[in-house]
Amino acid sequence: KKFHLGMFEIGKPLGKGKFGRVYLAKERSTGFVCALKVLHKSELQQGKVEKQVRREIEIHSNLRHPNILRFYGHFHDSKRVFLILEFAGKGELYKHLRKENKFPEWKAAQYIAQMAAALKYLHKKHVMHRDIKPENILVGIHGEIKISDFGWSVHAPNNRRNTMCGTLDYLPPEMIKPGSQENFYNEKVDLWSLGVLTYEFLVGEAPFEDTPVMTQRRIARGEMTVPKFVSPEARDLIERLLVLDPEKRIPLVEVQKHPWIVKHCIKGERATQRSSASKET
Ligand SMILES: COc1cccc(-c2nc(Nc3cc(C)[nH]n3)cc3ccccc23)c1
Repeated sequence: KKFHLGMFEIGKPLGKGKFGRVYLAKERSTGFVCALKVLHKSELQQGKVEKQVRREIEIHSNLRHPNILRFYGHFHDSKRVFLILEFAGKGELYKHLRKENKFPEWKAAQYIAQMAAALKYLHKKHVMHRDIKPENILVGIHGEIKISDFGWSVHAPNNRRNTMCGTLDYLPPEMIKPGSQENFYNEKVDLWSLGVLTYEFLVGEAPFEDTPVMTQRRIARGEMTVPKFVSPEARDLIERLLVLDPEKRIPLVEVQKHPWIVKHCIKGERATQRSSASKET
């Protein structure tokens, strides 16, 4: 299907990302509402990120999962590249997190369960996201979360260094530690970031947050303390994800069965238990 700008009625600007602006848009013939991300080719050239955008398009256009923002297509004109994306009605997760300071355990557990499902889907396709953080997660109209930025995703394993920019908080030790291993990492990097995300949802700040130098050192040594107000089950999951050795991190299928997740997330099962109970009475 060929898309072009004339097909869309451009609505209000939703906000500005690092390399582009996002607008609410409606496809004229169907009335379908979506989000249009506009990237300026000149900015992409200056930022030396054209290759990254091409890879983001290639990877994101093949993904279909309820907790991954849908990518419907793209087109470009002489000056701009347009990405046609799913519209998530409740906007950026990190804005909600900053407003609420931290999430109650039931909400954090439901979000982490959704993230684990999305990451399991990505890893099955040998895609590692590598940039899991609240800023890259959007919230749908029913409160479901959607991973929204694939700018740093690649096919695993990756044995090339990438100059990272932005916060170091979410980087796993194997991506920042000097020495032979630094070039070989795999999708288990997303397990570490899931641990950082769990901690930040429950505590309101990242576990290794500090000055850049200290953050790197604390990550490399796995130095973090979980505050006492965090439940023992949540602490257990965080400690099983924030493990220096990538091979020893709890796998996603175990995350989904973890007591902290089961306790807050299998409402479906309890509901079916209730409904079957009512049938008995
Ligand atoms: C920097 O603030 C930004 C930047 C980009 C988008 C938003 C934003 N986005 C969406 N939904 C989206 C965005 C995409 C790509 N799909 N669905 C909804 C919002 C609602 C209120 C405020 C802001 C919103 C903010």
